[in-house]
Amino acid sequence: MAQKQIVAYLGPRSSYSHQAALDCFDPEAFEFHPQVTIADIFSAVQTRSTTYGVVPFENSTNGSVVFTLDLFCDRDGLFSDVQVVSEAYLDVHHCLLGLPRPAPLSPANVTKIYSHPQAFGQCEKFLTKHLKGVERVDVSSTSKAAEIVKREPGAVAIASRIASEVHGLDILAPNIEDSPDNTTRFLVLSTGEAQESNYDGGERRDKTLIGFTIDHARPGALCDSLRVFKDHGLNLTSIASRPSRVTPWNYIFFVEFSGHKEEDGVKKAVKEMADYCLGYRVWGSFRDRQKR
Ligand SMILES: O=C(O)C(=O)Cc1ccccc1
Repeated sequence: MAQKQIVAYLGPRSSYSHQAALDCFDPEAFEFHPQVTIADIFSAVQTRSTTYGVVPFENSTNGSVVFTLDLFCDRDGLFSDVQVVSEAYLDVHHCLLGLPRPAPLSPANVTKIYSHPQAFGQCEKFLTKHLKGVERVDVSSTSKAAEIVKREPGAVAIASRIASEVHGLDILAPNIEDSPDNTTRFLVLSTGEAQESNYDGGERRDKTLIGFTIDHARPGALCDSLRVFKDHGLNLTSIASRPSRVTPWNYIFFVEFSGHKEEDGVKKAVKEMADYCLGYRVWGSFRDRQKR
């Protein structure tokens, strides 16, 4: 039997990234390898120790996953071959997990709350109402939080229902997310050579992710670079920025727009945009899977 290809995700098992990876890849045909950090996923893709990597990119309630954006900044040029080849949307319903304790839940019977920083940001209302003042501890993933809480009886974790089953924890409170339509968007990474062109020239909707820097001293530099998309009839679907970490208050911008990098209009727009940028990188094109 042919060797299975590998998909790297933010582990341990039962994280939301794991669930997104299982939604994207058939377990019969792929092996799923947990990683400790999102940086490890980028490295594993770059070094070809995995064919694919699944990373959280943004959340409908809490916005950009800044750890991931910082890796896309690639300030040290470590991920030159990494490309985005696909996207996936996951409905995220958080639960408060822990070992059994007498009800009601209150700061008197919870010593600490462990979770991924994104999850804290998605459950502010519940935490303020029921667990105000309880110490919060950021850990690498929600499933890591569940793993820790299994050994720390007073503590609780914000994680998924699946994590409660995998780690043998009680659900102390279900659906604690601020917004019932809480959704996280994941990107699938791979290297160019692992992926045949995913452009079929058909009527399907594609999106492209581009990162770029501009001359901050020139008035209108950002406006000029973005106007190119308007001029070519390419709709912008997201915009984000991170500090350049070269000069304070200078930024690396990320824009996603409708269209595939192999389309003529997109090629022209990117070429024109280059005139207004100090540097840019096209991270890849992929089918737009947003539910409308
Ligand atoms: O921590 C996880 O389980 C992740 O995969 C990152 C994350 C955290 C919160 C919502 C969605 C993804």
